[in-house]
Amino acid sequence: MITVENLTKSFPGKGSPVLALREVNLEISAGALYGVVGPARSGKSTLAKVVALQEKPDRGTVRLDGLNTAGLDGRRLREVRRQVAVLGTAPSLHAERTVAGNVAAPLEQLGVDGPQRRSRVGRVLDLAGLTQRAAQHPGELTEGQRRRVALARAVATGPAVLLADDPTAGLAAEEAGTVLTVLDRARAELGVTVVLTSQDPAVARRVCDEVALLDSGRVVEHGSLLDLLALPGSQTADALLPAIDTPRAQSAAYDRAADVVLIGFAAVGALLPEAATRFDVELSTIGGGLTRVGDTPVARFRVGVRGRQADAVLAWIGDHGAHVTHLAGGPRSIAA
Ligand SMILES: Nc1ncnc2c1ncn2[C@@H]1O[C@H](COP(=O)(O)OP(=O)(O)OP(=O)(O)O)[C@@H](O)[C@H]1O
Repeated sequence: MITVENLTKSFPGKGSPVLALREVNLEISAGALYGVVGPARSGKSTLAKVVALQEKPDRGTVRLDGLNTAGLDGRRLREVRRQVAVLGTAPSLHAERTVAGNVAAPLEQLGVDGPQRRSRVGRVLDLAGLTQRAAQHPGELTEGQRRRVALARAVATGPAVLLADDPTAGLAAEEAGTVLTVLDRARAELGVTVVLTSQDPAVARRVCDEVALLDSGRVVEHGSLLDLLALPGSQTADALLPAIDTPRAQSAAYDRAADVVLIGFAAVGALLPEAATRFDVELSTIGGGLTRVGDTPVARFRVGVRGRQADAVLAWIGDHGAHVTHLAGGPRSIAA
């Protein structure tokens, strides 16, 4: 578990200091794939560096499994830093060494011997989908493959935490997806806690179970991704769920209109048709759409309802696991 308490960090600016992090509080569960998402200069990299013990905060505390990292002396600090691997935005590889040689380098530095080293290198190359590329050199690979080599190298020594700072920056969708899959495998198969930063909320949608949304150095929202998606007015939901651009006049043509968030196979597939049949109403989807959060289907629809039981059907949908936000009423009041 990583606990960040009241973290504030500034840098000298031209006039006044730049406040990169303001009173940041977070809890990152062991084994999570945690996304730190936000616009440019919102403080994501600074947060990653402070958690990786590369930068000291002005105020506040970083605890790693309960250990307060502020008071550590030089030797102890080096030991703890070894538990936290960092994958930078532009990782550099040894051009003259093979893929396997690059991944073996940190193990060599730690004095890990031949057979043990080979076995570990084989394991992380397999994890990164690079077994077939072991004998190639970085210059022969695509940028996405090179990023995966750096990722395999970062987890080769078995760190407890991997901080991946914008790991998909500049990659086309397919290569970005492969890098995210490897991060997910590292978490699942090696048990490493992964903290990744990105400006792109779609990255969080693809692999993260928990997120923090940063803006101007502040945490605006944080928590389980699926919980945030269900929260009315959540900025995370706005960034990740299908947009609703239904004209106002279209909603007003129904007795009732509401935005409905449905999470999971059962809800997405069956809840609305079942509700319409039960209450004998006309229930139309007039906006929004379907997406996936990790493996979970999630829908956000604007629905229009016609019929005497319009209020009852929306209440029933809400009682059966959907998250319903009522919109301003339609033209007609419904007979009791
Ligand atoms: N070493 C530094 N010296 C001075 N200012 C810095 C330094 N590092 C970061 N900053 C400033 O702190 C703020 C937060 O920067 P940071 O790099 O953490 O944001 P970010 O969310 O990672 O941005 P991006 O998505 O563009 O990488 C910015 O205003 C940035 O200019």
